[in-house]
Amino acid sequence: MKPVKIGLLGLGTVGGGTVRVLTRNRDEITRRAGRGIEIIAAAARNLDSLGDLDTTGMRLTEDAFEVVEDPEVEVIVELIGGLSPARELVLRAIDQGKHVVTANKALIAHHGNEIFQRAQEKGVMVAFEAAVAGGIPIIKAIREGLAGNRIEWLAGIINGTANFILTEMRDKGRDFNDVLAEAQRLGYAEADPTFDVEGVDAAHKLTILASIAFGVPLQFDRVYMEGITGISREDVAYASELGYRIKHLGIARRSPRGIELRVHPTLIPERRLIANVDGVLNAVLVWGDAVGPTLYYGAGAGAEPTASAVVADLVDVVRALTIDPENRVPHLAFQPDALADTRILAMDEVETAFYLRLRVVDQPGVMADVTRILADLDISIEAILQKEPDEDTHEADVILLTHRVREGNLDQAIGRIEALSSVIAPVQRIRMEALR
Ligand SMILES: NC(=O)c1ccc[n+]([C@@H]2O[C@H](COP(=O)([O-])OP(=O)(O)OC[C@H]3O[C@@H](n4cnc5c(N)ncnc54)[C@H](O)[C@@H]3O)[C@@H](O)[C@H]2O)c1
Ligand SMILES: N[C@@H](CCO)C(=O)O
Ligand code: NA
Repeated sequence: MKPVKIGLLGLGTVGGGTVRVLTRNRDEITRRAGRGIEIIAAAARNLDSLGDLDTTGMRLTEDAFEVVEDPEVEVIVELIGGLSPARELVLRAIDQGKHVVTANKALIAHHGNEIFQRAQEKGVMVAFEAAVAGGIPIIKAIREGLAGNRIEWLAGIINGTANFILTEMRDKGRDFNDVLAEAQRLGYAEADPTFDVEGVDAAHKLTILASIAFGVPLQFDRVYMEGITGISREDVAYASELGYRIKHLGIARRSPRGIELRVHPTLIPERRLIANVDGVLNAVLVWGDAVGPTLYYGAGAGAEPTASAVVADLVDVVRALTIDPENRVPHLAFQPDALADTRILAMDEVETAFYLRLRVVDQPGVMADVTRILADLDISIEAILQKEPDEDTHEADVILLTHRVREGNLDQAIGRIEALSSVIAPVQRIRMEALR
């Protein structure tokens, strides 16, 4: 049979990786897919800086719409990133009956509901395995492998750049900005790296994971988002002293009250497997009622790991070309007319334990005041770590670990603690999860 003809948008980190993997593994990929996969056209803004990338056999252009409009192209692979023109390109491709593979989590998180509806109407596939946790086949695992389960919660290290920074800060005491610059050089970071360090990228991915896990529409604007910029080396060290690691996690959990959607730094017990996932690696822990806990681990970013997922999607698309569109795996795992309108909880309704770091002037009565405020709001203390005061300033750090508390109550307690004259800086708070 004739090879399937691909149009590739973007020849950067992931686009370049995709070209290399498709070329190097051509024979095995063809044996798996049943047909060859051939890139016949590609677009990039920087055609004269493609380095040693072998683009033999591809019509090259700087106009991505030209590739989408190319009548010979059957499948579009979108690897340019961002919302526009990616949205317009993808919708245009769908309108022409072309299947789409994308690594663009921002696009799916923001416009996925619209894109999948249009794809459904046109009977085409939009595959997005590379959008979440790079090379880890997490979309496939949840959507297909766990289809028998009621998924109760999932928690993942889903931003490689943030995990790389936290790991280097802990192991080598390195400076935040130095490590971020290295992550950018290595091709891990987003075009706008604030997306990595402020939690936006993780929130995009969590939006997608929650939809396919719980069968709800994509709701990026309901995700609570906090990045790693507020985490100091002291916090990382104190957490270690207490037997915890700080990881930037995306957490989606359902309870009878609704669904929690949140990304933030989290203290987790250091003996958990996921606490030991370091560097640019990602891991996602998924808890299904039948299977129990399952853990998926691997490279979350980088050229070839991400290309691994892009090519797997291409193989899926090629294999499914002959399947009646009604019988293909649904984009969001659940049938499109069977998505639920489950409530997403506001953050002050969410319950977690907390790590609190207080900067205090060492004088009698401070701890009594703090513990009274916590007790008044029904917040019980699990552990206290009091550091030696500085000899000159008499200032000291006090670390408190609380039991689980409703976030709204904790906010009130922090307000009152910060009003004490002996507490001389804003209280640092980091949520804690047992992940059991
Ligand atoms: N880098 C990773 O590790 C990684 C991992 C998973 C997902 N992703 C996602 O993959 C996508 C691509 O990321 P990347 O790291 O390869 O980016 P990149 O910046 O390395 O490459 C982007 C490519 O798209 C081209 N491009 C941009 N705008 C264009 C336009 N309007 N018309 C034509 N070409 C255009 C650029 O010239 C470049 O070739 C993004 O959505 C990103 O979030 C990246
Ligand atoms: N910037 C992303 C790329 C993978 O999606 C990360 O660091 O995880
Ligand atoms: Na993936």
